[in-house]
Amino acid sequence: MVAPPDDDALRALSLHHSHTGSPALAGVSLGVGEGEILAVCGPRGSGKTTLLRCLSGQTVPDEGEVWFNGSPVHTLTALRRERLRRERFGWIGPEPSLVPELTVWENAALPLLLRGTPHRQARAAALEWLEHLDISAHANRRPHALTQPQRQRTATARALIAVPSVVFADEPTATLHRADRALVLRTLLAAARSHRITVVLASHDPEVTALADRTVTLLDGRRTDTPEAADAEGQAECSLSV
Ligand SMILES: Nc1ncnc2c1ncn2[C@@H]1O[C@H](COP(=O)(O)OP(=O)(O)OP(=O)(O)O)[C@@H](O)[C@H]1O
Repeated sequence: MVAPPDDDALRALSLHHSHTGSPALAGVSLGVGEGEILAVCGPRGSGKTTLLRCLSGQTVPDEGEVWFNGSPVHTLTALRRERLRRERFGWIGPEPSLVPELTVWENAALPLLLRGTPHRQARAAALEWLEHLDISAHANRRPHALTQPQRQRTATARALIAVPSVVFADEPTATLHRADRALVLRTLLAAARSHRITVVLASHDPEVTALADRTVTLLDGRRTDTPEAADAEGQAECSLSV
């Protein structure tokens, strides 16, 4: 197997994937540069989540290749893919999935605690991110005592705390109102810019995708933009899809 001839942080080559016979991706190729903020837009069911899951190693595509920093992801064992996700990637989904038994700060600090960072240091880092997300006052509560937007802010802190190489954000603001949406996006994008974190941001909201450096558009599991016209066409089709 020969690595793709470029230095993209992430590269997908001709991804095909079906869910129990229903096609979700039908030949998607793309590259994401290091530190780039790439929006993936498209209407519901167009394959955005499946694409992010394939890129992040959560799903192995039926066909095609995924490369991260010049190394193949699609050929790794499940254990190695899980390790890659834990050590190099962050994930924010549309619904926050926090560990109910842990406090807010422990949830936020989980990536550091799992890699053996001393408790006190992990707590200090968590409090700093929770402060950015205006939720540090709730640090010692458990998730059930928070509102849904507060839980999503906690999940955002957890995705960023270990300064991953790539953050995958799948409709991260879909369930949030304007103020929470702005806070989550501002924190995510400011962290990405200042730490050179690559971001792959799936959304069908043109206000969200407009914040990215570049947009690719999916429809029925295929890219409908051309690489040359990705920015212009992507935005136009995003606007039509909402
Ligand atoms: N677990 C699954 N089982 C069966 N079909 C699935 C599953 N996940 C996705 N699909 C189907 O695959 C296609 C692509 O879904 P996907 O969730 O990737 O799209 P999406 O653009 O992220 O949509 P949404 O914005 O609604 O999440 C859709 O037709 C969807 O119904």
